[in-house]
Amino acid sequence: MASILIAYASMSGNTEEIADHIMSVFEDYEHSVTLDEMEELEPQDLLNYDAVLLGSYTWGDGDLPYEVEEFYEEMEELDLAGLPAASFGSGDTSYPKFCEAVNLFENRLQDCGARIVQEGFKIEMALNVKEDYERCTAFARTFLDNMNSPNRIAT
Ligand SMILES: Cc1cc2nc3c(=O)[nH]c(=O)nc-3n(C[C@H](O)[C@H](O)[C@H](O)COP(=O)(O)O)c2cc1C
Repeated sequence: MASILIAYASMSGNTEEIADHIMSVFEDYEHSVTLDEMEELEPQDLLNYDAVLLGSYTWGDGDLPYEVEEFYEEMEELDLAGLPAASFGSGDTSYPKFCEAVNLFENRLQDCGARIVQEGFKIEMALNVKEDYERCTAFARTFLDNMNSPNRIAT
């Protein structure tokens, strides 16, 4: 059983819903999951887990939400040395930089030395139809598969 942190930012609930769904999949596999709003955490908290997922919606013109800017900046100091990690989030394809916050967190995790085990999960607005939930379930399951396979390279 792994101890996994899912930290997220969500203004209108879409990213939170993704976080909830990922958590439910992890719990089906009997992992211990901590779900928290990113703005309530310090970057150092990431060091207390066997794996981390960071989720965020995108704001402005491909920007991070204001409430997680500090967390993102302070991550620069962090050494995550091989920690299995991935990012996820909700966005809107009518904006030129769709789900850019997912890319920003993925890159920041990588810069901190985390092992990105899975390409970021991006969803148009909310989990709506069955296929959205299935994609999200597949993302969570693949994360678990890759988490314990050090040689697996993120696609
Ligand atoms: C002012 C504003 C700017 C936004 N900018 C972007 C953007 O640059 N890229 C994007 O993919 N989505 C953008 N969005 C869409 C939100 O990311 C989207 O509504 C998302 O589902 C919100 O997630 P949440 O429910 O977790 O807060 C923007 C929305 C607003 C209101």
